[in-house]
Amino acid sequence: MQQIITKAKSSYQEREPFVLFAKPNQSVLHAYFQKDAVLYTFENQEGFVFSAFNSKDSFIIPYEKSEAYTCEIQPLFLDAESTEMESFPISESSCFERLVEQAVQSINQNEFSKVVLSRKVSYEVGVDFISSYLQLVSSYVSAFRYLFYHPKIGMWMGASPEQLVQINGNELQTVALAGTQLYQENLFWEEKEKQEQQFVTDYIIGKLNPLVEKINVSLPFTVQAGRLAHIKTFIDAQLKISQKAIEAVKVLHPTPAVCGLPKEPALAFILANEKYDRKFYSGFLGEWNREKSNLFVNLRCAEIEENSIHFYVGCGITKDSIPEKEFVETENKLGTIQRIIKLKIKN
Ligand SMILES: C=C(O[C@@H]1C=C(C(=O)O)C=C[C@H]1O)C(=O)O
Repeated sequence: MQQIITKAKSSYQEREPFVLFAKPNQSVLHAYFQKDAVLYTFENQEGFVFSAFNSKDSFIIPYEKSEAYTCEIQPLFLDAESTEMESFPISESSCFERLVEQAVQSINQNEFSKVVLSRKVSYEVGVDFISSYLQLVSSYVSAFRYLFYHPKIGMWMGASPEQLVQINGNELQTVALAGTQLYQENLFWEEKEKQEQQFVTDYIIGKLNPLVEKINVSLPFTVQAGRLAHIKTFIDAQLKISQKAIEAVKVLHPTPAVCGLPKEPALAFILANEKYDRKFYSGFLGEWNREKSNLFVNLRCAEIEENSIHFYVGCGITKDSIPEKEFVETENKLGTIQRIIKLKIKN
């Protein structure tokens, strides 16, 4: 593990691309160190994909241009350099709440039935990315935990609770995830949350139907993601022989779990009103192979710069949304990623 960490630090200093990741519920750390600094566009070649929300910016660290390493994750392995923790101040709510109100008005005028609105929350601090990532890896074992760096993209880190798609030969598996509350025993889901999650399930089934032979859908159930709980449904299908796996990715992204329904007016609302570029937040990332691929939605993530950090969090808005409650939901999601951040020691 020390070797991978040392190599990640030197790659960052040398401005060379790399990715570290651990799959959900696995204790193996994977690393790819790209041998050049080219920004490769994703064109179905094998590698680690990193794709923006906007679908146009889709990049890859190709396996054939990289050195691969794996190691067992040592429990609570923390970097030797000590770090300082700070709690992040609560951010301003009125702007986001106004945006939610505006979205509810558009829903009431039948422009769309759901839109996922997000916030970008920035702080001027120097982040110790290695210690933060190690903390993230040991804190959120059930998530897809990654640290990505490319000199032409920047550094991103996250713990995603949401699979975009897993493809094994022609077997395809995806999930519909939505609804959020703080995790507790015997929790209860309101109609609004159940309906929101059902929207996502129905949309995914509709999109996949033309590409697959048969489709199996589980009953919705509660899953835990850090301190949060969501509603999840498993969707399994068999790709038709003639269908390429990449086509399934194209129809699935962005799902209504990160964009809205119907997709086009919801997307137009996001682009016109969020007032910042989501970049890679709510895009997708992960391993892409000819036979076996495993992609996740880039949620609970942060963009790390030399002396600042930007957190990105969102939530689904429907006709029954209450702006103050939606703001609290984004604060809870923010906590997931803020909690593991460690700062650089000031000299
Ligand atoms: C958009 C995010 O999360 C998504 C939205 C959810 C919701 O609206 O309840 C729940 C899980 C995710 O599908 C995020 O974490 O930023």
